[in-house]
Amino acid sequence: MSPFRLSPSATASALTAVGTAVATLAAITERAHADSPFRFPYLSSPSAPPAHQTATGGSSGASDSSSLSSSTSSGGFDPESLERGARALREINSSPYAKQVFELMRKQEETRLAEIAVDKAKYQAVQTQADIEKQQKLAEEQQKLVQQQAQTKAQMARYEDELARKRMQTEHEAQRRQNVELVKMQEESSIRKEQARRAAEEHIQAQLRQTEKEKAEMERETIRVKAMAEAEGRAHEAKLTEEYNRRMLLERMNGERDKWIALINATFSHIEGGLKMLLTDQSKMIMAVGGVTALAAGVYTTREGTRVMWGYVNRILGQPSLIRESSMGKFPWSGIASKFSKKTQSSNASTGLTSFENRTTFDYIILHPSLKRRIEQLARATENTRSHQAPFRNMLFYGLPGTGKTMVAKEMARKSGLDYAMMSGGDVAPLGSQAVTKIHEIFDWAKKSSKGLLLFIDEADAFLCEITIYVSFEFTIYVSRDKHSQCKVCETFSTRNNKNMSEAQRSALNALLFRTGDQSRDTVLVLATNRPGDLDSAVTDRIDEVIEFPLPGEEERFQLLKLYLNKYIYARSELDSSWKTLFKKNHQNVVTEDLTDEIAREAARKTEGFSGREIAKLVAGVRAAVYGSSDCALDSSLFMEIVDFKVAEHYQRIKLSGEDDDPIKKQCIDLII
Ligand SMILES: Nc1ncnc2c1ncn2[C@@H]1O[C@H](COP(=O)(O)OP(=O)(O)OP(=O)(O)O)[C@@H](O)[C@H]1O
Repeated sequence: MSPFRLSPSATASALTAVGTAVATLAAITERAHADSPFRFPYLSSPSAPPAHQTATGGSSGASDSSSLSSSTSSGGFDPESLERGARALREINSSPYAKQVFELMRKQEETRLAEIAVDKAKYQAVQTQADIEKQQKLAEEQQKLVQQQAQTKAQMARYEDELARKRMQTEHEAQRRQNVELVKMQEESSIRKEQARRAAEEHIQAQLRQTEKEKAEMERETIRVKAMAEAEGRAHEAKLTEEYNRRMLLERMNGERDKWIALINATFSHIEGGLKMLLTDQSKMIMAVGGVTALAAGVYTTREGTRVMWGYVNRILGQPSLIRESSMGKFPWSGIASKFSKKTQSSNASTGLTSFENRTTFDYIILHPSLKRRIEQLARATENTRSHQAPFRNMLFYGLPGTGKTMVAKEMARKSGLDYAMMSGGDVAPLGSQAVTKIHEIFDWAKKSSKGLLLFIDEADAFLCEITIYVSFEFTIYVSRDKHSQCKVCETFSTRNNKNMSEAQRSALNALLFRTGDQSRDTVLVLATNRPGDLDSAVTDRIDEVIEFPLPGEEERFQLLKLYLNKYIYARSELDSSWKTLFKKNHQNVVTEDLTDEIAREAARKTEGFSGREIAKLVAGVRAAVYGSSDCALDSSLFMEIVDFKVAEHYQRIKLSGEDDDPIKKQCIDLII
């Protein structure tokens, strides 16, 4: 047993007291060090008793401490504890183990301090460790940062590099584009230059072409003017010749009359002298009887001769003014003369135009074979009708202008051995009230023909039509400021029964109807018209044969070209197979070696839609061109040039006169309506 041994109860109470004191001290210390960062774990919590206390008296200690804590908490300061502490101290003081207790307490305190130091060291170590870790973390973070910075730098460098590369690429691209642009601009500029050069060239060429065209136009115009002048000259010459012939005839007739008067005077003076002599001399009386007999015979002969001559003169001078052309004015000996001249000319190798026109066959009228056959048949029928004294048949020829209606009528008259007379329907209207008389005059005059007369009325629709009043309007439509085109519109109104119809014209028509009412034995009526539909129904009722004259086909055009080339260029009457001949004019030889049938066929192809008259005019134009050329030569190129020109002229004419498709004309008609 130890001397410091206390009774268990005393020890426990001492310990409790010590504990209480310690707790009090701890509370004070805690209060004193409230703001100190350094706290001991057991001081911070009064509910945590020291280890030894827990070991020695668990439940009582706990109850004491709870009572202590409850007393402390109620008043803030527990005097009981202090009292207990003071009692415990007193017990300790009074205890022989007080020293040991204090020693123990001191040692406990030292232990506690050592523990605190250890805790502190531990805490410092932990702190240091934490610092180290923090430093390590910092270092790591710094390293990471450095790495990141390095990475960022590298990235930046890469990015810059990339940027630089891209910039370079962009610059390069821009440069390339600029170069391309430059090249393009240069190309464009060179193209523009080339285009400008070409345009200038084309302009020059166009100007040249225009000049050539104008030159050709001028040449053509010259040819046309020349041809027209020639035609006018010829017409004037023909008129003068006709005038001269008429004058000569009158003079000759006056001479004849004077001669006969002088003859009669001389005869009577002779008779007078003779009678005187007869009264004195018987032998002379006998001679006188013979003379009188001879005189009677002479007078009779003279009278008859004069009558015959007067008959012819009367026929010439008595030709109705409406008749434009007639075969009845010719003396009987003119036929003999023409027959004689024909004979002499046919013996001549180079027969001319005269013999050509005197032919009495249809050879120089080019028609479709079937039409030609029909016309020949009709001519034969007319001839036989005349020889059999049967009534004649009236005819109507219709077709476009220049298709040969007049030619055929004349030729039919010749072929059938009739006289022919030609009048135009257009001449009737201006005669006014005289028209009726003139119509009757014609039919009376026709009766004088011993052979029978073929009366050809050209443009019959002009006075034998149902529609007779022509109203003409003339407009000038200004299409633009400087250009204008004129349009003539002819509209027809009224019928024969219309009160607006000219009285004179109706009478003329009725006169003709009256004279042609019966079938005639001395007059063949041949009407020609471009508009058969316009004829009065009473007129068409008097027609026995209706013949249409169409435009010539290609073969006919070829034949027409050959015919007129022979007539106008070669001046030959026969249709030769060979065209290659020499044409003499002004003592110059004109060679036309290359003017072959193929060329003529080509021209025939091109002249589609041409009438016979147009083809005749075309060849007349070729002749004028030959006359106009310096060497008087006709070659295929000149021939085709004239053909082309005439074809263009033809279409231009159609365009100008086209009624249906002429908008200006249509506009005019609309305006009128
Ligand atoms: N079939 C043809 N054969 C030969 N020549 C023709 C023919 N048709 C027309 N011609 C030529 O055209 C000219 C005019 O012909 P013609 O006077 O006979 O025609 P048309 O039909 O009576 O015309 P229009 O109706 O204008 O009076 C003739 O002189 C002739 O040169």
